[in-house]
Amino acid sequence: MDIEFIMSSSYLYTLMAMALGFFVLYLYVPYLAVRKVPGPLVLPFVGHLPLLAKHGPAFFSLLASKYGPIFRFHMGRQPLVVIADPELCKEVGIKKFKCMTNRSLPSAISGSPIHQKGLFSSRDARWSAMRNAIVSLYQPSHLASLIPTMQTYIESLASHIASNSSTEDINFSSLSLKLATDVIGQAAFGVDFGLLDKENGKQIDDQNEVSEFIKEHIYATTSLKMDLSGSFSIILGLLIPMLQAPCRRFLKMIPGTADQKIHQTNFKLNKRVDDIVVRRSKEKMRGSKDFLSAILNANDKDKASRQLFTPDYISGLTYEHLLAGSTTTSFTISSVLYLVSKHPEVEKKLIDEIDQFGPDHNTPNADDLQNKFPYLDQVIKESMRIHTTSPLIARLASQKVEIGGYILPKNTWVWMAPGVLHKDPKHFPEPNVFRPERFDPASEEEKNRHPYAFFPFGIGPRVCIGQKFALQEIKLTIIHLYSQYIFKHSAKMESPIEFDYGVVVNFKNGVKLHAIKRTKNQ
Ligand code: HEM
Repeated sequence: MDIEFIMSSSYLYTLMAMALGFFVLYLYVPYLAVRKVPGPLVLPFVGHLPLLAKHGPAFFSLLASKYGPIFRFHMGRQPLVVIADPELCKEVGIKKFKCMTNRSLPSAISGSPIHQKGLFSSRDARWSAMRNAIVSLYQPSHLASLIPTMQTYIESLASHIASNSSTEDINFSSLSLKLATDVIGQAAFGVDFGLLDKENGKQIDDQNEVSEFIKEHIYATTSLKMDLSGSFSIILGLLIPMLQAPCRRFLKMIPGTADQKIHQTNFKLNKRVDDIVVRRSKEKMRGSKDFLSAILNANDKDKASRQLFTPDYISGLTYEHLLAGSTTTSFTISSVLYLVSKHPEVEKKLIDEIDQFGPDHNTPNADDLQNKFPYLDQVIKESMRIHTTSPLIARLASQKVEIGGYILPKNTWVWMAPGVLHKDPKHFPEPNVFRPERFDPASEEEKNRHPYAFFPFGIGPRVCIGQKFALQEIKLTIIHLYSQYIFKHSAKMESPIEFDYGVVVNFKNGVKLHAIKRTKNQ
């Protein structure tokens, strides 16, 4: 055989072997960094995603019971160090916050520009400057001023139920999403989306515009997948992250691909939000009640504010409210109705408390909400425990850090798992039983529980900024609805109920209920 040929083919084989070696190294480097943390065998590329698909989110509880409170889960190539112990969550979220200030972003979000410029994705000094600048909008006095606006939309929701209560079942999840979106539209954008008005047959301006906006928003949100059901570039981002950006750039030009649809939707969405920002920034009498006005007013007066809140960040932050505040709140309200309507003893106790407050035309004020509905507080907490909308909460180690006896290098993805803690019998005996009384401050269970065994809104300085806003809206809605109705599951309601797992959890087919107008003795 020709010696030159042998030389050149062995050169080729060596090159191929080296390329393969580098590739295998690329796949396993993140694993090597955290290999001492226990976890199941890792498959190349897909990691543990097939096991997650097989077992569903209960997989995280299975891993915790097998490997202990700190374990490894591979989201494709990327290992997550998952924390399922209250004391360790306190350490990650609070005590060692300086080493884990930011969030690690899964491929769905890191590949999506419109989701990049809100508080959620912002980092370090920019994040703290932005959070400090807007935190006053979430203070009790400002939130109290939003009660009449929230109540108006809640009454629209109730009128819609009234017009259907005797005849039809309602898809309550869809109605509650319209409610939460209308409320956020006013509170964040200062715009009346009028989704519930439309539902009630009233004409609203720009009806098509608004419907398109909301359709685009829902598409953009639901396409943020964390498993292998996303677009090609999102999946590639999970398996071989270095190929995600070039692949997305290519696929967004190819008609008919999910990547192109996502790109076009996000582009239109961005433009709509930008247009609202430009329109509102030109208004002379824009008031100061909504989030966008407050930032624009600050920008009008203050140079430092203008440097921080450039137009792209204003749009990002404002849009983030729609993203963070609509599905989460609507899911929680729907969960409460779904669970309460399955438990007549809870329903009775809740209605007694609401009736004690007084006639149904009385809107509770902030003080009433705080002090006069202790059982409602317990019902909401228990619903959020059973159906946790954010079962995993992300952090990123910005330096080498020790957690639970393991040294985690810089850039480790550390994710806390409230979804596991909320179902752990150590903290919640009989975890699958819906029992609001377990949150009664006088109960032994509540007194004995670790304070960080329950955190549906997150933990530490990065906790959900909209927590009080959401709870105010949820409480007002439940009080108003139960002062007029009781709810039964529709015959169309599937059992067991199914969920969709995206960046937040949602009901797959919605909560379908039948509303029955209350008589005085019910
Ligand atoms: C039931 C409703 C809600 C739930 C369960 C919820 C849950 C969460 C969770 C778990 C986080 C992550 C916290 C962490 O990393 O420790 C978060 C962050 C956030 N939430 Fe909410 N949320 C809700 C409603 C809202 C609303 C109504 C808004 C806005 C009005 C909002 C805005 C945000 C923002 C901006 C962040 C990022 C905060 C930061 O990084 O500083 N959320 N939320």
